[in-house]
Amino acid sequence: MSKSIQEMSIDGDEPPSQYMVLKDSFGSVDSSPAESLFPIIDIGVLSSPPASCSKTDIDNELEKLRSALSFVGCFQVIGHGISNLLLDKMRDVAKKFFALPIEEKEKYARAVNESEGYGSDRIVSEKQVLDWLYRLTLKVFPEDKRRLNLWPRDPNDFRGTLDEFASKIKTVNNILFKAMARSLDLEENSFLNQFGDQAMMQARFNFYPPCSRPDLVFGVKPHTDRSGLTVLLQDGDVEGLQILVDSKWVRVPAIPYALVVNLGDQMQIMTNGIFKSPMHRVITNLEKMRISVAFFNEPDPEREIGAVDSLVDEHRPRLYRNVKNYGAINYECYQKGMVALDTVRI
Ligand SMILES: O=C(O)CCC(=O)C(=O)O
Ligand SMILES: [Fe+2]
Repeated sequence: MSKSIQEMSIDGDEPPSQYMVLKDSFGSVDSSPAESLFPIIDIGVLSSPPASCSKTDIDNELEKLRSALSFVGCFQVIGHGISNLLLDKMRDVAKKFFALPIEEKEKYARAVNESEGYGSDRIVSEKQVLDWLYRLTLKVFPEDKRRLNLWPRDPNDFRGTLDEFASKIKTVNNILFKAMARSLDLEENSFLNQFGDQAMMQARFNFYPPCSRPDLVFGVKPHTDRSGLTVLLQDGDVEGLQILVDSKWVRVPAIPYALVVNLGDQMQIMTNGIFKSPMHRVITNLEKMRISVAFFNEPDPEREIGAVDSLVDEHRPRLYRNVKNYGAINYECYQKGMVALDTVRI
């Protein structure tokens, strides 16, 4: 049997060809230095403005949000109300889980045709270039859809921490969806209503072991997220995420107690293309491992979503048809190497 990513990482092996991208097919791994292209937005000012906060302060924050989402599709959030203690604890339980012996992690293994559970890349074609990471994917909302048998029992505070963290992320999402609507002069619930009360949230724990060829192997290849909105807890000090801005890859700086937010395809549809779902990727690192936890927020797959009416007019015709269960469309396209948003374009 061939060696696992972790074994190759520990032995410092040259990764096999399935992991190597053809030279320049995804652009070089070089990136621009982390510029201040991704603003830091204080959502405390938007959700419960302190008395000292003027209307101008609030409008400034909303304008930063609107402009970031219209141009780069990504920003960092502070004032999110999640304590440093809880942010560190979430990282800590993730780290402890990935440090468990393989047999222990395999208890939560992803079944062949499923997305939930622990494992490395799902192989769907021979031509596929494999990502250098392990993932643990768990549905956290709707709560009655949780598959608790896949939630690690070790470390023993994993489940409680994820439960607490996910409900905080839900609050952050609600603040952001309302702020995004306000920033476009829409009724506050214009997006939230489309997500519905059965909106889905998946947590994905990403573990990137060190790799001997960071010049040719990606942690995650370039992609856009199928979600509506993705909220990411980055590693406290190891960078890796890069976003494509004007055909240049730009590093997203690691800010220990901020959350990274990037827009997903479904919000690009709902905003009629005004907000951008950015292409992004994760690079590997020669010596350091990296851990991140992403929360993908999606509308209820049973509901049809589409551009908010007032964002469609003669100057801005409807760009995408209304869709249901975009996750399935996105997955099918991924298997065929197609860009999912292109297939729903009018
Ligand atoms: O690890 C990261 O920084 C981002 C991971 C990512 O893009 C994803 O899981 O979709
Ligand atoms: Fe992503």
